[in-house]
Amino acid sequence: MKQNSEEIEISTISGSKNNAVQIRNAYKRYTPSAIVLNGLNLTVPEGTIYGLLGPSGCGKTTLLNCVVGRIELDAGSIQLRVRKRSEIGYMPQSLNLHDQMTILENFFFYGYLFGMNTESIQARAIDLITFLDLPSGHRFVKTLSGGQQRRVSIAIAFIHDPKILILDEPTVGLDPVLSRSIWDRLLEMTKRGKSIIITTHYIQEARQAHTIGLMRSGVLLAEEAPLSLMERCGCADLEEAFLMLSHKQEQDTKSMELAYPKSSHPVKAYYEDDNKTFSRTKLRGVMYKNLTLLKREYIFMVFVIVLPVLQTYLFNTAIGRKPRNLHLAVVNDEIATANCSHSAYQGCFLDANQTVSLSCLYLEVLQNESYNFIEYTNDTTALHDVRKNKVWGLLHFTENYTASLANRVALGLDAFPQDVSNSAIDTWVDLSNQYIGNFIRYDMVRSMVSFLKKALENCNENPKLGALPLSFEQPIFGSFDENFISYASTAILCLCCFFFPSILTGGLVLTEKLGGMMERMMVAGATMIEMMASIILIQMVVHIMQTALVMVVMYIVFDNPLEGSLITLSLLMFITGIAGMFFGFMLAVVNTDMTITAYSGIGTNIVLCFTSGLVWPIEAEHYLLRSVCWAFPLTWTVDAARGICSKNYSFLHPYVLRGFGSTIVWNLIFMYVIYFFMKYKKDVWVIQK
Ligand SMILES: Nc1ncnc2c1ncn2[C@@H]1O[C@H](COP(=O)(O)OP(=O)(O)OP(=O)(O)O)[C@@H](O)[C@H]1O
Repeated sequence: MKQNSEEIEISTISGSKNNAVQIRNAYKRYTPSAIVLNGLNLTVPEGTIYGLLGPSGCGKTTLLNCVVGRIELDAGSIQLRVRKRSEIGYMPQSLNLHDQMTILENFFFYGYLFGMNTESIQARAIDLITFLDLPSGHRFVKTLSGGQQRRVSIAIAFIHDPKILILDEPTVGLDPVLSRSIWDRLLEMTKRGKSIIITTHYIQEARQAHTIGLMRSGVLLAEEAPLSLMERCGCADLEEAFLMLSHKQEQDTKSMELAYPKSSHPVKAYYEDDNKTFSRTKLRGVMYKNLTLLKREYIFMVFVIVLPVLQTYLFNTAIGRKPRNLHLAVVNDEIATANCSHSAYQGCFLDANQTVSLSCLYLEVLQNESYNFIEYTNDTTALHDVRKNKVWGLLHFTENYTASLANRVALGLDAFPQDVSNSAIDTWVDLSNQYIGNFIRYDMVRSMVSFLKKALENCNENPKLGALPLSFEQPIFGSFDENFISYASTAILCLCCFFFPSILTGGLVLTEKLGGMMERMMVAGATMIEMMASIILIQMVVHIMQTALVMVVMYIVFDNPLEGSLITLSLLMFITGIAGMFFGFMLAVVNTDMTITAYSGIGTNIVLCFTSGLVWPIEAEHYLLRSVCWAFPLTWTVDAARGICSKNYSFLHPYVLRGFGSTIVWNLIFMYVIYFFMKYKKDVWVIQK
């Protein structure tokens, strides 16, 4: 048997007259050596039951998947006498049910997808529950036995009374009475012109079919009525006939040349409504399902709302504050620190015969910055304790500290070098912790300036003489009290707005993809646009709630700076959230593994955290990173948000426009990747067995 590319035929919708399904020269393989369909021909006359039989792994499910358009043929043609997906009823081998929903909710969901109204779904549900002997429609699918779940799956295929029914092993695990009644119902349906393809491992059961297709090694060994087949083979039952034909096929194939078409054009079963990207009825179905699931997952929803609030609260309480009650060692050769009282530094240190100990004044000023002093008698033991992490640093005052300082101030340029050296407080600070070390050094310098001012005031001298010859006027933006939280708060807000929608969307979509529900919905006719629209609509509500709460904590509870327009900021955060949703959706499309998706989602957000100026300013990044990090999703968004919050930039400020522009571009990039994968990656929603 030879097949070349000229013989390949694209499927059409108009099957031959009186044939419901007609498959010609079907070829399919998953790997070059594993050919599953090898030039198979199959014909299902209208108004009949077609029993597809064959050993496990012979390709029955693959063939049915090609018919319903789940996967593509490498070559051949599939002709169906239906135009729309809603005219097909499909029960997959793996049940692919929403088990967090009740039986009725599953019926409503698929009913809406097939364009039915509530009343007809209700009427059909009552009929199917009775016929399939199902428990109450209010039972959750997850609480049903395996056999009951299979019956729910059959009911979904029946719900819209389709023209063609495709049932992949519907009677596995069912008792004989129920199997019998299902076959009776199928036979009754054929009288109303319905056509049915059914696969089963129970060969005797298939005797009731009008036509039997015996499948083996990618082709049909026979396709005829059961009785005629047995008669032709001279066998008493179908099993014997199958064995006989298999044996004959083995002998024939030895002399047959295996010729798989060299250039293959993928062929997909065509349904007219595949070209229609959006339908309000189907959107209603998908919305119904998503809302039902969200309602059900209320603990998860509480978590979704509480987590960002908690995160923002913890951020504001844990980060950016000044360390307090740090221990410092003091070696004071001028006066025992225990004797330092207010009177020890009263009076003017420049007066002759003064008895002032200015070391006490300095220690008091520094103590106001919240330090605890531990007195030591010598530097050696104090430094030993610095090394042992008992104290963060050491201050050493010389014996005649005040007198030397007085000489240094009074004599100025003529001061003796010894006075210059004795008037300096020697300090050793543990700088291994950069944040704490810098706080200590900053406080020491700041306290020195205040201390000198006070000391000069006590002498009725101009206190400005003690200040640095540098004057900081009122800041243009921000305030002298600005701290790290004010700086990082906008970045945290942007990250929350991107991260939570991405995790939530990715998780929801991937769960449905891995459970096979996504595939079943697609086969039922739901399009990607409808599914994305539904998720985005629902997520938007969640996102708005999350962002509003985070903003309340950030700007009302903790009073972080928000100088600019709340509306502009909210709008920016809104599109950042949409970008997060598309990012999550993209991860779910690209990946087939929950762990990898979680890692890539969390990993990306950690990278964004480092590169968006949250932890450290972008201006300080390595020049190579700085030259590319502007292109990362949140860099310009954070910049714009910071401009709005701390500098009162308006919407039309170039920085803000740039932030909006970059966020919109990232939305488009994520959308394009989703589109690209769905268009060019085969079977994006099919989970490989
Ligand atoms: N996604 C896939 N990737 C690789 N091989 C696959 C894939 N799906 C199926 N196969 C292989 O294709 C062959 C046909 O599988 P298929 O599920 O169509 O058989 P089947 O006749 O329906 O089997 P069963 O009666 O056990 O359900 C098997 O060898 C199977 O391992």
